[in-house]
Amino acid sequence: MKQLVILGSTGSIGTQALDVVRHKRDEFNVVALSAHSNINKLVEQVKEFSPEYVVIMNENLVSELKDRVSNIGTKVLSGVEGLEFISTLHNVDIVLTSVVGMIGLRPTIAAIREGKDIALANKETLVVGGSIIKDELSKSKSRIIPVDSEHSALFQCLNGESRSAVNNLILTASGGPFRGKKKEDLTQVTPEMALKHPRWNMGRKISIDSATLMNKGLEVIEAHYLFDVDYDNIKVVIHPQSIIHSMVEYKDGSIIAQLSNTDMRHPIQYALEYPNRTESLIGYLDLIKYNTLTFEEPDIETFECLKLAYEAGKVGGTMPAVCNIANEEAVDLFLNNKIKFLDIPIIIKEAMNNFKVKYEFDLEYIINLEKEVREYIRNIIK
Ligand SMILES: NC(=O)C1=CN([C@@H]2O[C@H](COP(=O)(O)OP(=O)(O)OC[C@H]3O[C@@H](n4cnc5c(N)ncnc54)[C@H](OP(=O)(O)O)[C@@H]3O)[C@@H](O)[C@H]2O)C=CC1
Ligand SMILES: CC(=O)[C@@H](O)[C@H](O)COP(=O)(O)O
Ligand SMILES: [Mn+2]
Repeated sequence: MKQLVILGSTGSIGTQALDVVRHKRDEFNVVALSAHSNINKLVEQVKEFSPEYVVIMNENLVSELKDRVSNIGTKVLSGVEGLEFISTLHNVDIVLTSVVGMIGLRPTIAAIREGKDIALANKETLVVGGSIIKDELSKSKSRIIPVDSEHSALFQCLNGESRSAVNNLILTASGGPFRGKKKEDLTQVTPEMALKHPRWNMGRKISIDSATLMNKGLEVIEAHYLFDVDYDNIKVVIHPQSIIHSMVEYKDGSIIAQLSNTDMRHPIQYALEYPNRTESLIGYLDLIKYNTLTFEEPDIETFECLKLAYEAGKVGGTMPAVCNIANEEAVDLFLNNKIKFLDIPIIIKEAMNNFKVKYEFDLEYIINLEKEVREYIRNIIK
């Protein structure tokens, strides 16, 4: 039985992961869960899965949560220290990182230092701290098994193959809700419009990232750190059906693709069960139904965020972190109606131009950088 911790159990990935566990009770035991503020959902999960610990980030909710779970015996913690504590418990085998944003960085590093396997959904963590995480991994027995659908696909397509035989990684992108639009069509976009993803039902932040194509940009950087492939050999292709989750093109001209229904429970199950494969929760793909799979070039002039992420990745050092932090702040501002949709790449570009790149840095440096970049952006939009 694998002993499992879920960071961000009340979100889109977290709840789907618990659905996998619900159907695979003989494979997993839930040791700890965490949420930011969704106390009702968390209490429901505690009642169903009886974890030893829960973490609630919002400190104002700690005493209410304690009252509500005291009869079950679950202990309540708070803060990022709480996330680090549950990620390093001695009896834990695997930590699913499904919080949103770079808050995942510290618990992920703590878990790697204790030799835990990481099922990684939280891509921002790898984008801001890719080199730190790789360094920690080199000193640990931990493995990262990707949950992000594209990276799960790449991981599966690379299985057993020699890395030197790879020509290109090809990430597929749905194109988001504004595929085919030009900048002049996007001046009046509201958060509600941008949140309507055509294929996936996801959290708010990643849905906006998909609409700007920053999600794909973050995924390019994520792929670079996960698979050690140069940016020139990581391509993006728009595939509106979201059935092929990504592909690897080999030097001999073969392309190996991973296909499955558009349901995150597949890559979640794959990561949690790895290296085993058991019966699907999501049904088998009906190839006749999806008899037309199409591909297009991404429009990086309209969806500039993808271009900016490639630039940040190629510059390296702290630039991917600046790009990600600026994006997190800009998406927050957009969701709160403080800036327009088309301001998102402008703000990111400003931040990338303003912050000097550093090539030697540690975790503390990244944590301070977050404060500085967020403050810089709040000042420019005043
Ligand atoms: N959803 C998807 O299909 C996919 C998501 N991902 C990645 O997975 C991660 C999670 O995405 P998703 O599940 O959609 O996001 P959601 O917004 O649905 O869920 C986020 C989770 O993190 C918690 N949380 C939010 N803010 C904080 C914080 N500051 N500190 C600690 N916990 C916090 C939330 O708690 P609460 O509910 O209380 O707010 C919730 O449990 C993201 O990095 C995303 O890019 C990757 C591929 C696909
Ligand atoms: C499900 C998943 O992995 C998301 O990251 C998804 O890929 C988002 O869709 P886009 O391809 O539109 O970014
Ligand atoms: Mn993805």
